[in-house]
Amino acid sequence: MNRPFTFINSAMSADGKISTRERKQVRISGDIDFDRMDELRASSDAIMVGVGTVLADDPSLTIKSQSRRDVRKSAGFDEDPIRIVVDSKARTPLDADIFKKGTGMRIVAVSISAPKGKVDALSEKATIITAGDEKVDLVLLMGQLSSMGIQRLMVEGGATLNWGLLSNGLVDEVFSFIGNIFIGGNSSPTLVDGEGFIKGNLLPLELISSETMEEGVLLKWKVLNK
Ligand SMILES: NC(=O)C1=CN([C@@H]2O[C@H](COP(=O)(O)OP(=O)(O)OC[C@H]3O[C@@H](n4cnc5c(N)ncnc54)[C@H](OP(=O)(O)O)[C@@H]3O)[C@@H](O)[C@H]2O)C=CC1
Ligand SMILES: Nc1nc(O)c(N)c(N[C@@H]2O[C@H](COP(=O)(O)O)[C@@H](O)[C@H]2O)n1
Repeated sequence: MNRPFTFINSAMSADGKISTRERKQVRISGDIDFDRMDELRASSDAIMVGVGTVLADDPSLTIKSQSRRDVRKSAGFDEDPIRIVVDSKARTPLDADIFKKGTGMRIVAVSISAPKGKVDALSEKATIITAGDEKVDLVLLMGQLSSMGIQRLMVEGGATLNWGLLSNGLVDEVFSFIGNIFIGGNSSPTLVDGEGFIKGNLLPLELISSETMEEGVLLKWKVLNK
């Protein structure tokens, strides 16, 4: 199956949480890590998030550095990568920052079950891709993104989308910043939530690199998909 080279970038606490039980954006990493994230964005054809992250964080997913924007522009690309929301029921707010801020194409991936009125309204703001009956079929979606010319895809969570992609064998690498805080909580999202793998069927990783960054550690993993 053709699909983009896909990597997840995430920041988590020392106990593996990517946010608190309030599910609101928490600053886990510092300026150096955010700049590294900006460089990853600039090197990507597209950035993907789940609708849970849009509803919780309202990220713009734009490139913040003007010099990186200029480099992309002079190379003939849009200043911002394509921004993609995985959103089965078309719940993305029409006033979300991904629509208000930045330039370039936005994609909302919906399922057949999405209410037509909401899809029609979103189609004024974004290109709509329909994949799957009830939930967005991520395998189908990745094939469609690949056929649109997206070769390098950055995923910025959250926990449920990360699970959906990893459990379908759709992720090649993971960048995980581990910060110097505990968050705790049974219901706080972790790097990978969803159903979870079971004993005997865990997803193995190979450590590519580890480095101390600010008050934490940055790990880069290769995912050893079967
Ligand atoms: N620290 C960090 O680096 C980051 C932290 N976060 C945090 O993560 C939290 C959000 O995570 P979460 O709530 O899990 O939301 P996600 O962003 O992972 O979005 C999940 C939603 O995506 C939709 N979806 C559609 N199809 C699929 C599919 N096939 N597989 C998986 N998801 C699908 C579902 O909604 P539907 O059924 O309606 O389509 C699902 O509920 C927030 O608290 C945010 O702050 C987020 C990003 C980075
Ligand atoms: N790298 C990193 N460190 C943290 O501490 C974080 N909380 C996050 N969160 C991600 O940053 C996105 C914000 O994007 P914009 O600045 O709005 O473009 C947010 O959605 C998370 O993906 N990341």
